[in-house]
Order: sequence, then structure tokens, then C-alpha cells
Amino acid sequence: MKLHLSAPSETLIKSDIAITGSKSETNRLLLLQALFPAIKIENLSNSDDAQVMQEGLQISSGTVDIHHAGTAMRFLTAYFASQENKEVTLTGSKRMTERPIKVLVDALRSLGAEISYKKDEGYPPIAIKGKKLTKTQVSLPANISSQYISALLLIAPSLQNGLELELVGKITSVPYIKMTLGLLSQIGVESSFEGNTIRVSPKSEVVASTQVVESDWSSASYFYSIVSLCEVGTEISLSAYHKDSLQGDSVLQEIYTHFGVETTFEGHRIVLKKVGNPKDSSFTFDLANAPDIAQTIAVSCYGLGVACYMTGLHTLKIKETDRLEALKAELTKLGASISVTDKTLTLEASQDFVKDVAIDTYNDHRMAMAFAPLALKTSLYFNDAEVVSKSYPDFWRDMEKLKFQVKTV
Ligand SMILES: O=C(O)C1=C[C@@H](OP(=O)(O)O)[C@@H](O)[C@H](O)C1
Ligand SMILES: C=C(OP(=O)(O)O)C(=O)O
Repeated sequence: MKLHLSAPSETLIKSDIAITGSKSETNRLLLLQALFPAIKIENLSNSDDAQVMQEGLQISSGTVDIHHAGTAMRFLTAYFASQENKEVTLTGSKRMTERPIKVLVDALRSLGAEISYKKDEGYPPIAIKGKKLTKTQVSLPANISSQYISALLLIAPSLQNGLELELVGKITSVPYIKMTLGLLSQIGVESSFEGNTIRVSPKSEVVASTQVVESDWSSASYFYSIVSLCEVGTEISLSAYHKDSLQGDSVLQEIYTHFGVETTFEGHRIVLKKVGNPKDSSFTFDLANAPDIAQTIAVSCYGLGVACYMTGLHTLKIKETDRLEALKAELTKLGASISVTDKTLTLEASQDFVKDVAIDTYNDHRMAMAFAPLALKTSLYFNDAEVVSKSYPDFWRDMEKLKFQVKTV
């Protein structure tokens, strides 16, 4: 589906949007629910990634296709490896077969798991014969993806003696590890995270509880970007959020103050208000703790005509696409001066927006959604605009609620 997107006729926006549950929290809780059926979940993410996770958890044998969902791939690998009577092949989209899984497979094998590669060593598809995992200690590199660590932590309470993880190297995407431990704590599982060691206690059953998923902060990022590019006075409210979020992307509240966006809580709604212009002409951000909002911020900076230098982007190359190269290609088409390394991005200040560029989305939901706010500066086309469903199926409908003109072409 190709879309044409142009700005609302009025760029002083006042609107309310409801966002569904965090896909990261949802996919963790779905796995925990499979291990501990006393858990009930509310405000589930309606994303494709949560859907494939739910479907995957129903299967006991045969092939599970998790499409583009990184968390589902990694979390289900650990789950099936620890389930004695299940035997599956886990596969996914072409891109998924290029996203590394060796660190997790090695760690699970060292715990006693039986996993083999069906094609390329180190990458999906993988065949898993579930087994009772009896070892209790494992050491793994922590600088490639935190999802490997979260996957092990999620199955840890179901192992007879719990698990001790030794994290080697610089730990990346730390808030996602803390989110996993936070959710374990919410269901009554004890853990500790000191230095490079994480310990999780075993738990044979949990007390029945209803876990209400907080809405997705990564999805909120696109509205932060929109508000930053609108007139002073613009106000968008989003539901439902907490001040004490488990999601690292809630750092948006702080980051967007630099671009004149103020966040206030009204009960469980956040109100994003444009109160002024960017405080500087050049910004530096380290996004090692919040990699999923890098694209949003880069495009906001371009739209605002400010320069930015971003570090901590080493995980971007192995996500839905090589996000650094994709950002470079699409921003360059729009007229930007941008350079990237394998972990940084440098954008020069400029405000020359080429009109009606067709943004390529590279099977990456965040490429589409991150560029959409730029329609406030110049009209754009989006190729394969349906990619948004990976995390936010209602995205284009919500853009229409804000009175953006969304036309299928
Ligand atoms: O655990 C999670 O839910 C996630 C962890 C992050 O991945 P990395 O740890 O690979 O950076 C993030 O990019 C991804 O969207 C979701
Ligand atoms: C990187 C992402 O997802 P995943 O790794 O779970 O595919 C994302 O949603 O930005």
C-alpha cells in the first residue's frame, strides 16, 4: 500500500489518542502467562508482534513463523527450549533469518537445551526439542541485544533452581532488562541485579493477579515528534500511561523538553504541549538505553532544522532493517546532510525539504512512523505503509484523527 500524507490545514492541533499496550510488556507477560496461567493480562498490545507471540505459544509441534517479531523469536526460543513435551521449528521473515540468535542459543545449550540451526549457523530458522533444563548458571555477552537476556530471565523462575546470569561486556538496552525484572517482581518472582550478575529465584506457582499493560511509549514518540513540529499551543493527549513506567522510552518526556514539548500527567493521560522552540541549534543524545526512538528523534531534528549527534546506536544495524543506513538514505532523499558510522549518526542543521519524496520503509514500522510527522513540513509518499502494523496497526487512522490527510495512491 502506497500512501500520500500531507499536513492538517490547521497546524495548531488539539486531540486525544488512545494507544494500546506496550508490545514489549505484552510479549513478556504472554510468556509468563504460559508458564503461570494464574496471570490475567489487560490492555494487551494489538500489534502483529503480540499476535504472533500469542499464536506461537499455542503450538506444541511443527513450525512457528514469527514474521518480523524479534522479541517473539528470542522469547519463544527460550520458552520452547525449556518445555519438555514440545518440539518446534522457529522461523520468520527473510530479515529474521538475518538477525543473529547465536548468543541466546549458546546460552541455552550451555544450560542443557537441544537446539540446531536449520540453515545458517547462528541465525533462524532453528529446530528446538524441549527439555528440562537443570543447570543454574550461564554467562553470555550483553552488548548485542538485551532480548537474549530477557528471554533467559523470563523462563528463569520456571527452572527448578532459578537462574544466575553473568553478563559479559557493556550491557546494552538496560531498561528492557529492568522491565523484565520489574514484571517478574509484579507477579511475585524475586530477583537481584548487581554489577554484571542477575539472579532469579525459582517459583512453582504465582498468586492470581491481573496485570494491566501500560500503553506503548515507543508509539507515543511519534506524537512527541508531531507536537514538536507544530505551532506553540498544540496539545495532544495520550492514554494510558504511568509516572513510574517500566519502559525506558518514557525518557521521551525529558528528551522532548529540549524541543519545546512539555509533558504533564492528568490521571493516566499524558498531555504533550508545545510551549516553545528548541532550546539550542545542536543536540547530542546517547540512545543506548532507548534505541527504538532514535529514528523519531533524528527526523524531529531534521524537521526542526537543528543539528544532532547521536551515539549508542550499535544495536540499530540488526533490527528490522539496518536503521542507520535506512535513515541516511531517506533523509538524504529529503535534502539532509547526514553521516553514519556503525554506532553514531550526525545530522547537519538544514531546512530544505524536497517535496513529495517517496519514503521507503524497509519492512520497518518505525521508518514509516518516524517520517510521518515530517508531513507537517512537506508532503510525502510512503511505500509499503502497512508496515506500521508490526507495533501500531491504528497508526494511519490516528494520523487521520489529527486531521492529517492520508490518501491511498
Ligand atoms: O526487550 C524488548 O522488548 C526490546 C528490546 C530492544 O532490543 P535490543 O535489546 O536488541 O536493543 C528493543 O529495540 C526492542 O524493540 C524491544
Ligand atoms: C526493534 C524492534 O523490535 P524487535 O527487535 O522486537 O523486532 C522495534 O520494535 O523497534
